[in-house]
Amino acid sequence: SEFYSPQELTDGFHLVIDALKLNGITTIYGVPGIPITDLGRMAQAEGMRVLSFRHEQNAGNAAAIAGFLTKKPGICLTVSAPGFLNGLTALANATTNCFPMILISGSSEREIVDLQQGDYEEMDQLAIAKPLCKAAFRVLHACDIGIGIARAIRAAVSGRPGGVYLDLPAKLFSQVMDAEAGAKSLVKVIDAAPAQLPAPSSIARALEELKNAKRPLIVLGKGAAYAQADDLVRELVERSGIPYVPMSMAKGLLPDTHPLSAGAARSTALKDSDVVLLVGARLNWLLSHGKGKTWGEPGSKRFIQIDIEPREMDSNVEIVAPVVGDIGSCVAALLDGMGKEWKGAPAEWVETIRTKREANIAKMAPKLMKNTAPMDFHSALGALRTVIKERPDAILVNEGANTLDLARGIIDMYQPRKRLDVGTWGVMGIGMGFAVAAAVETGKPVLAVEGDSAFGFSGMEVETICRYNLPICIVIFNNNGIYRGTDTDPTGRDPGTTVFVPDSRYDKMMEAFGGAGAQVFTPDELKRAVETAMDSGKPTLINAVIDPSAGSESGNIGSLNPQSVIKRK
Ligand SMILES: Cc1ncc(Cc2csc(CCOP(=O)(O)OP(=O)(O)O)c2C)c(N)n1
Ligand SMILES: [Mg+2]
Repeated sequence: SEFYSPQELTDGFHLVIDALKLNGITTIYGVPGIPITDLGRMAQAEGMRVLSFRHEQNAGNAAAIAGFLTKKPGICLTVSAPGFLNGLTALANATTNCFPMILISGSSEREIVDLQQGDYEEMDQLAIAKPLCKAAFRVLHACDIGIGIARAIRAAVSGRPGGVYLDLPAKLFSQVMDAEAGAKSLVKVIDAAPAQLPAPSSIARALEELKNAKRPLIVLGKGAAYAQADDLVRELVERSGIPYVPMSMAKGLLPDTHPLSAGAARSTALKDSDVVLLVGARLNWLLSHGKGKTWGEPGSKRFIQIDIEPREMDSNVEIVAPVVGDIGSCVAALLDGMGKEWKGAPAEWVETIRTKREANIAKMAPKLMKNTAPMDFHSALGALRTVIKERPDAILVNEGANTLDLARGIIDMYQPRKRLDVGTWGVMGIGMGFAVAAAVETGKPVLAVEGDSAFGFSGMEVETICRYNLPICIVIFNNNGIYRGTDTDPTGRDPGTTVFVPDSRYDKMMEAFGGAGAQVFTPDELKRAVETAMDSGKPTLINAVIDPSAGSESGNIGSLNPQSVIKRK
């Protein structure tokens, strides 16, 4: 017969599936097509969850955030060339954000690619992927699949996590080999992300700095969320008594309502602190590179930095106490060194932060209470703030400009790894991929709060969400455009470059695929519609009508825009 018994022979298809399953990987996010359609079907038949998307970028973003949430590499599976290219943005974004994922793409045979003979979807994918990811490998022989998958897993999660590319040429899948030898060629990765302990001298140096600090501050980065050392991080804040600022995806490591939270007093905390302990937070653009007026007087700061990547130190400003290692090991060592008698941060400083925080919250409060139409960002977010407070285990996905920047400060988070957003690159389009993986990996309800432009980058996945019947409630802040809905074309010929069809009904898109849709005009209507959606567990899209004039250009980062000094008349 044309088939062999699995006792005698195995092949590339089965070796890839067996290698992934052997390493506890149970889910694949992808888009089918030549040469990987059957791989997906066979993986599904062998009990793996295989979720097919409408665009590879969204499958890649799902794989990336699955990695962030589980600490196991998320798997994105694509066809060659165009499918591979569509996955690259997610691979590069994962690498920039330190999310562990593996982009597995089918590819053309080397002999044809290297002779540039014009194969179907021919491209030298490995060469193209290399600069955009942490590591890239190609496998040509079935007996190397085990090692190839093992190397990809270890590269993705060890040290600083990131994106890995694994190139599998079409002919590899149908290559057969002896079944027993095949089984022996598989590798179960031992200790894929080994603990990396800090040098005791680095701990002593860091504690000396903290002990002498008059106005200490802790900054928690998304690395601290990824580490899943939640109790240690909480103990570090509470035992040291040092106020902390959580970066966006670190919110919820301690509840945002925590007495030592300085999130609502961020500018005072950054400007007036004297010693700053960075925990899994890079001094990049999100922290003004550690210099300038954000950080007060030049040279007034002494930075302690915990990071697993030694080369991160001194990237922007001098680090007086580098602590290199994984966050769990480093925080545990700091706590050991602190002992039980640590006197805590100076009371006056803690009080300064507390009063500033309370004042800022009080100033914001009235804006969140307005219950009129049309909504603006503050009044709509005031409603969602209450929903998350009442449903703390829901996962919040968030992207946009005003929709993102204002939600970050207005919606408090109460548990770790519950806020998933655009991260280090500020990339639009992560929304639906993140929402699908958050629902699939955690089983928790997902609330995706989307700018209308941001949603548009991945909006076709509402069909994917309906097809898998996922508990995702999408709220679109529909202000008719990017930043605002009011731009016009001075020549009068076209719509303005940043506006959309006015008063569009995104909710009808969800209904087109069997999901629930609603349009709301007031915060009360919005709150009730979200509660109905989250109680139902059904895919829902709520079109929240926002005043088109309410937003500001580029949200909080308009200053990054170049300005022209030439005014043509
Ligand atoms: C892949 C990519 N392409 C473009 C951009 C530039 C951008 C940043 S924010 C944004 C959308 C803002 O409009 P939205 O309606 O979502 O939000 P709102 O302010 O509430 O109206 C764009 C297009 C980015 N960051 N990434
Ligand atoms: Mg908008």
